[in-house]
Amino acid sequence: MLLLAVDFGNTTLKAALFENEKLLEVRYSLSIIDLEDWINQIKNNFSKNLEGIIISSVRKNEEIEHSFIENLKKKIKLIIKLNSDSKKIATDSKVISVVVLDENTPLPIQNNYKTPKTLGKDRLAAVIGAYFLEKETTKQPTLVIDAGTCITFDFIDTKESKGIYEGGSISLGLNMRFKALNHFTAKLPLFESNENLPNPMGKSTQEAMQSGVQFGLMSEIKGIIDFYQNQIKSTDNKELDSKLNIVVCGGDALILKKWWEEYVINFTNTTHNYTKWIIEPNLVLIGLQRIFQFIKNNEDN
Ligand SMILES: Nc1ncnc2c1ncn2[C@@H]1O[C@H](COP(=O)(O)OP(=O)(O)O)[C@@H](O)[C@H]1O
Ligand SMILES: CC(C)(COP(=O)(O)O)[C@@H](O)C(=O)NCCC(=O)O
Ligand SMILES: [K+]
Repeated sequence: MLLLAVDFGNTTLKAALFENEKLLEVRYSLSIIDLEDWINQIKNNFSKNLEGIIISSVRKNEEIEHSFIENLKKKIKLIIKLNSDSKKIATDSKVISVVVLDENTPLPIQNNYKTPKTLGKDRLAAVIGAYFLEKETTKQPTLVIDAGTCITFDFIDTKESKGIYEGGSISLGLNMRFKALNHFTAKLPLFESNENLPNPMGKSTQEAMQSGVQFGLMSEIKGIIDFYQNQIKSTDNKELDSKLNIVVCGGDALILKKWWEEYVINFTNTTHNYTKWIIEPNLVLIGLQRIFQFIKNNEDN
């Protein structure tokens, strides 16, 4: 049985086709039309049935719920069962279950966010993806950094082998920082980031802005990693087990990892051993698959 996971971010639309937990194919920077075409191909070309579509969106609701799903019904002629009608996954092989992740979707973790309705569903899917990234490993407290339009930091703790999402921060994305400097001033041009991590002491307008954005971002990331690392030390007595897992996704994940490695070597205390970042570009999509799987397994029991 096939599942399509769809992530409507503020900048790009991504989707992945799964067969159970196995990721068969992923497509980035899709238009809605590309996505509809892809669904059509899946429907017509695969011998296996498309069982479900699970969607995370941080865009305006109407955009996905009305136009996209209505189009699937009409243009692609899918017989759809929407999760707003019922939380159950359809058992009829002709019916495709569409789950639009919302505050009522059953989850394989505990969500301690105080406003689950307003929580970005990409953040929720990402922490679940990180927590269930590898089946066999012991689940560790994990910090997710999603470097997309915004940079979000999200912490999932583990207690009695249960994942507990505790919250995090929403910060400005990399592009957004340069755009904001330009937009809100009279004289600052629009620059792009330097390939390398700049020297903090910028000696030109360009260098000073790149220092502010890139070096500033690294200092911010260090502050947040240190906070969560200390947090798990003080709540866990077992010093040995209290290493923070760090999983990074989003369009700027790789460039941030490069700067972070330069930053750790040149600007942090070398006696501190920072955990290596795990880069997982498909983290949100993987999280969506784990949620769909959870709903389905729960029904089977
Ligand atoms: N090929 C690319 N297309 C779009 N964005 C890219 C690309 N490569 C890097 N980026 C960066 O990734 C960011 C978008 O990341 P993404 O994770 O897709 O965001 P979102 O989930 O918010 O839509 C852009 O702001 C840009 O800085
Ligand atoms: C923080 C976000 C804008 C990040 O979006 P993204 O950069 O992934 O496109 C999104 O998760 C969102 O709209 N969140 C709603 C507020 C909240 O999470 O509490
Ligand atoms: K993000």
